[in-house]
Amino acid sequence: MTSLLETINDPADLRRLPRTQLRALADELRAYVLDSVSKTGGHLSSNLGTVELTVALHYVFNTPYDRLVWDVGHQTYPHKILTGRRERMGSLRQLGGLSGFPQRAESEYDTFGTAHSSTSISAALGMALAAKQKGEDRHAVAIIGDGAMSAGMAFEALNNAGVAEGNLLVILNDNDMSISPPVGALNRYLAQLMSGHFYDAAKNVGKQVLRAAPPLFELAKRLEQHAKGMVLPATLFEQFGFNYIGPIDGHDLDALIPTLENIKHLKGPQFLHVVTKKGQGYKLAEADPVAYHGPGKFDPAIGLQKPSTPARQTFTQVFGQWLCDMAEKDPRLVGITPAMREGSGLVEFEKRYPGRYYDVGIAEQHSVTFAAGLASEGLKPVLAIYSTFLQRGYDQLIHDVAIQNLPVVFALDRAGIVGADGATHAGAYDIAFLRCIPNMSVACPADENECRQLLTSAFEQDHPVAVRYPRGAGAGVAIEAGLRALPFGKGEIRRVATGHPADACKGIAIVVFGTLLYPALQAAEKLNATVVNMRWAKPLDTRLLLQVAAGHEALVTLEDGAIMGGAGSAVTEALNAAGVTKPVLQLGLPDKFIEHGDPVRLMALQGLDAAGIEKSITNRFSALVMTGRPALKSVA
Ligand SMILES: Cc1ncc(C[n+]2csc(CCOP(=O)(O)OP(=O)(O)O)c2C)c(N)n1
Ligand SMILES: CC(=O)[C@@H](O)[C@H](O)COP(=O)(O)O
Ligand SMILES: [Mg+2]
Repeated sequence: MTSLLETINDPADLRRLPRTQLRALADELRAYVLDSVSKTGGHLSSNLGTVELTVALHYVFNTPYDRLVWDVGHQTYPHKILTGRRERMGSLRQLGGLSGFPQRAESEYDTFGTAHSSTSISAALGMALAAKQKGEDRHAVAIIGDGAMSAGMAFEALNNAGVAEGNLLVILNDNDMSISPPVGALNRYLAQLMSGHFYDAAKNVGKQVLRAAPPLFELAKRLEQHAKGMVLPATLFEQFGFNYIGPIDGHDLDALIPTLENIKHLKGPQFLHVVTKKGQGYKLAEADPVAYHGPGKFDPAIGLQKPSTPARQTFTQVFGQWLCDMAEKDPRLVGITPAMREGSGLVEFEKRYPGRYYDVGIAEQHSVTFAAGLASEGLKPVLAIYSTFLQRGYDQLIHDVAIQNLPVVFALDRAGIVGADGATHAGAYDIAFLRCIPNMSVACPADENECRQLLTSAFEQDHPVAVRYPRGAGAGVAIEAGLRALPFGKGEIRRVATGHPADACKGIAIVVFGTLLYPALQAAEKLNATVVNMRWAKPLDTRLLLQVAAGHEALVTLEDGAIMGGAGSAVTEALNAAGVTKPVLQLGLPDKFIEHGDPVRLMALQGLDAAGIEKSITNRFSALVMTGRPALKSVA
């Protein structure tokens, strides 16, 4: 028998359904999301929480003519399923498959690409005012979570939108969760506003707009439940210029649909506050929305299981352990995360050092300057932040940290290709955008042990240092227990090409920055090349570099970051400054965005696995590689 969901190939099909069938459709949709994500992995608890909201939005609004902009966009699997991509969900976040976030190139219903949080209101306002300017009667709807609401950019947009005349609706999807529990002074402010004035206001607003509303005592119960949540007070939004409506039950189609129908006919900026549950409808995710925020594959019948064989330590775990060990040694250490406690490995640190742990919410700009403030008073802040999310705090890094030369350690997780999350989350640019800043240093550990050692090296400095390391596990080397630092700014020769007289200027040297050291060593065995583990993109170990350049006919630079402006560029700049002319082949990430997929496969496709490195070097320096004679192929 054909399921109801199988009859929906686009929202027009949905809008043809009688309203009485929407509950059954939502139930099927939720089951489909759970089944699909359990097979592919991906974001789960946020998607389970937006099933009814998604059905109601596509039912009430004339999508894609009316625009939906999903903040972060990790919660758009129901949206993708209802907009013609149901059959492709099996390809989620795989090479050539569906993105885990909305992408304009993927569907006309994905009106704006998201993934970094808190952009939706700005984008939707742009769409609303464009429609106004073009004389189009079009709605623009931003759906933003309570976590995403904590970012300054969201308030910048609210501040602007509240006085704009466009057909803009902002929907706050308040499930009282970020990835981890939400943080911020707003919660305290909300608690104060939950009684008295706000409660009365909410009650009155409820009567005005809602027809089929949950009984008011249910509303009161929810308001009490969310005293600590992110139920932002109507007064705040009205002061911004919005007509605030809610909070309403975001799982009740009989509340959602009449409310949205009403709002469609209202003029001026509208703000609808819906209350949902992260993980709704799947008990294990309801009980632990953090664990089910972004799970791998699992059996829904039994839920997430601990891996039978202990997996190799990840760089994140190495960082988390180092942070605790260094905190024990140095009371000045404080740990900061912008809403990524689990992802950055600070769970244990928070337990052991709650007074020195700061989760500032999704507020990367603030996290950088906050760290600078701590450092200006003699503390030693370690800011754990994904490379890609540091992009949000770039001006603060220059203006508040580097110019004042404050000793902040930037622990940059997810450096390089991340894989499933795709181009928006790649940590591809940090070497390029950091090494050009005076006072900044950039360490590139080759493995987990060097990561621990270089974190200590960074922590010992009296100026800002970034230590970059990739998502997942490394080479699996033994990790020493102590807190020994590696020499600041110094690299090492890891392999010497054999068969050449020591003083001969022969063969190729591969100059590596970071974890590509290991595939480089593999390639070097085949090429009989020298391998240099530089460890630092800045300061460059120029002495070592010039020594190696003098001893070889050609150099290859290798990094898991953008070639343009990256570490390889630092090498060519240094050779040029020293008046050394040698052919240099720069290997790294090309000048294009690399889509989602398995990270190992993506790196191979970029020629950054051992075979690819060997091939690139052979193609460029064939004569050198084949015979070792000094004849150099003319360097194009
Ligand atoms: C700028 C930025 N920082 C951090 C993240 C990581 N991140 C993804 S989802 C999320 C929590 C979002 O919470 P909320 O908006 O409430 O959505 P929910 O998951 O509760 O549906 C975070 C911190 C991000 N995507 N973008
Ligand atoms: C949606 C979002 O931005 C985060 O959930 C991100 O996907 C986490 O990435 P990791 O899985 O690498 O921690
Ligand atoms: Mg939330």
